[in-house]
Amino acid sequence: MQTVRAPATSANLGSGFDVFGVALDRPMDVVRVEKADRTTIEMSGVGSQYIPEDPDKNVVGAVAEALDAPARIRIDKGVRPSSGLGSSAASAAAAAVGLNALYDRGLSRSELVPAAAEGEAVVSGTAHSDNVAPALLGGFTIARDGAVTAVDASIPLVACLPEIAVSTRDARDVVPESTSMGDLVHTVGSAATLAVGMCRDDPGLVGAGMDERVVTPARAELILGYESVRAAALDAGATGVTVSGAGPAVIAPCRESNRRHVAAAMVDAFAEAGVESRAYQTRVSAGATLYD
Ligand SMILES: Nc1ncnc2c1ncn2[C@@H]1O[C@H](COP(=O)(O)OP(=O)(O)O)[C@@H](O)[C@H]1O
Ligand SMILES: N[C@@H](CCOP(=O)(O)O)C(=O)O
Repeated sequence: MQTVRAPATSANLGSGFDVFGVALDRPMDVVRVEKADRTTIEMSGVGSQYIPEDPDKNVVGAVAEALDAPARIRIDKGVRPSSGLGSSAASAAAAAVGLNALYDRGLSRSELVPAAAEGEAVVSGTAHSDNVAPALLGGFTIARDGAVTAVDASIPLVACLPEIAVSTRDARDVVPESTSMGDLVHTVGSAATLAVGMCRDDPGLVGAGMDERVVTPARAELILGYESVRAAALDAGATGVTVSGAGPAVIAPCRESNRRHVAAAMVDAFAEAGVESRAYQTRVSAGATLYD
C-alpha cells in the first residue's frame, strides 16, 4: 500500500489564467492505493457525499487508467469539492504519485502531470494542468504548451472559502472568448510582475501582479460579496486579491505579520454579505508527499 498527502492549490492567480498555480500548505487530501485487479474508489471526508465513487466519474479513475495501474483507492478529502482550491487536482495528483510508486513506473513528478491532468478533463471538460502541476511539484508553477516550469516560493497568503459552490465547468462558461489589445498588454505586465515576485519571495510584487481585467471580473460576479471582501482584505493589509481558480474561494497574499488580520477581515466581510466562510491562513508550499 502507498499513502500520499496532496495539497490544495490555487490556479490562475489573476493574470495567469490556465497557466499559473501555487501549492498551499493547507488544506489537503490523503489518498491510499493498493494493487487490485480493477479500480475501486472509496470516499470519506469533507464534501465526499457529493463526489461519485464510480471510476468513470471520479478523477482518480482516469489517472489509474492513464497509468495502466488498477487499484483499490481510498480518498480522505480535506479539500472541499467545487471550492476553487483544486479539490479534484489534489486527489488526482495524490493518486498519480501513489500509483507511480505502487507499480514502480519510475516517472518523474513532471512526467506525472499529463496523467493527473486526465482527471481534470473528467470534471471540467479540459485537461488543464494549472492545478495538478503545483500539486505534484510544489511552489509556483507555470504550465504552458505541455511544459511546466516550477519555482520554489514561500509567499504567505489567506485563502477564504465561502459556503457557496461554483463548479469549474460553469465558471469556464463565463470566460470571454476574446479580449482587447489594451487588456492583453495589461495582463502581460501583471503576469511578468507576479512571476518576478514569486522568484524574489516578494508579496508586494505578487499582489500587484494579480491584477487582471478580463477573466476575474466575469467570475467575481458568481461570488456573492466579492467586492466588499476584496476591499476589506486590501484595507487589512493584503498586497492583492483575486479569485482562486474558478472560485468561489478568494485569495489574498500578504506579509506574515498581517495574515491573521486579513483572514478576519475577509470572513467578516463575507458575513456582512450574508455568506458564511472559512479562512485558511496558509503559504505557498511543497507538493504531494509520499509516505511508506
Ligand atoms: N476525487 C475527487 N475529488 C474532488 N472532486 C471530484 C473528485 N472526483 C470527481 N470530482 C468532481 O469534481 C468536481 C469538483 O471539481 P472542481 O469543480 O474542479 O472543484 P475545485 O474547484 O475544488 O477543483 C465535483 O463535481 C466533484 O464531484
Ligand atoms: N484554470 C482553471 C482552474 C480551475 O481551478 P479550480 O480550483 O477551480 O478547479 C480555471 O480557471 O478554470
